[in-house]
Amino acid sequence: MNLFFPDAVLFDLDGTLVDSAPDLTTAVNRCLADLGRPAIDEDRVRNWIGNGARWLVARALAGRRGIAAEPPQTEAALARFFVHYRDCLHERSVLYAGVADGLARLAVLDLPLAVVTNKPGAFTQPLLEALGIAGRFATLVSGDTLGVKKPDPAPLVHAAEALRVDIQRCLYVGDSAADRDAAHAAGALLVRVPYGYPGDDAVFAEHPADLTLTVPALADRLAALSQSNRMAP
Ligand SMILES: O=C(O)COP(=O)(O)O
Ligand SMILES: [Mg+2]
Repeated sequence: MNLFFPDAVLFDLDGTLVDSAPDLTTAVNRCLADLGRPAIDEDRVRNWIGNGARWLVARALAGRRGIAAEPPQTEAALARFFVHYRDCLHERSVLYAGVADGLARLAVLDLPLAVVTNKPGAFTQPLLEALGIAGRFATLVSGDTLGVKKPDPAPLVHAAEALRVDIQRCLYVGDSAADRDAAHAAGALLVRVPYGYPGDDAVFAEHPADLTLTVPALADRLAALSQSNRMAP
């Protein structure tokens, strides 16, 4: 798939900009401990991130990713999860390698940037601030900003409207099938990062992403495109 110089770049958060799995695991395990349940390994929790806090908690209660219906204790567990995640939000979460540098180089290209995440809004801005990148984004759309979240395309369309750009002229950088489905339903191009959370690896093995690039590699590619656009007659 050919990369074009976009009007804006939108980013997923967990698994794309930030490796938040260590702190999400702490919060999940404190929540399970409150319910008298045994702790779960971080490697398993990594597979369950990407569809928002409610799905993460429901999967933790069920002990698996694929669930037909929410376990009965989900509502109460979610309230405990929120309390605990607020306490440990940025204890061990880190930016993926090259993200700060890649965002800085995209900003030099005058590209408006936004975050579109399924993470609840109470956590999005504080986490980005703690990691020193909140100022890079003109707009943040979280899992509870609208009545729907990814894979619904509405959060991506909402971000593009806030930036006053056409979503079909945007790139969406993400790590999950929800990101890919939301991007494609909205008419945006999906750039998948080559790391991220492994829950949808099998889906991408069958239907590869449009492009796979790290954030700094994307910045390099867009800088080169901007240069050649300037040189074009
Ligand atoms: O499941 C989550 O809360 C994380 O969501 P994100 O990958 O859309 O940032
Ligand atoms: Mg993600």
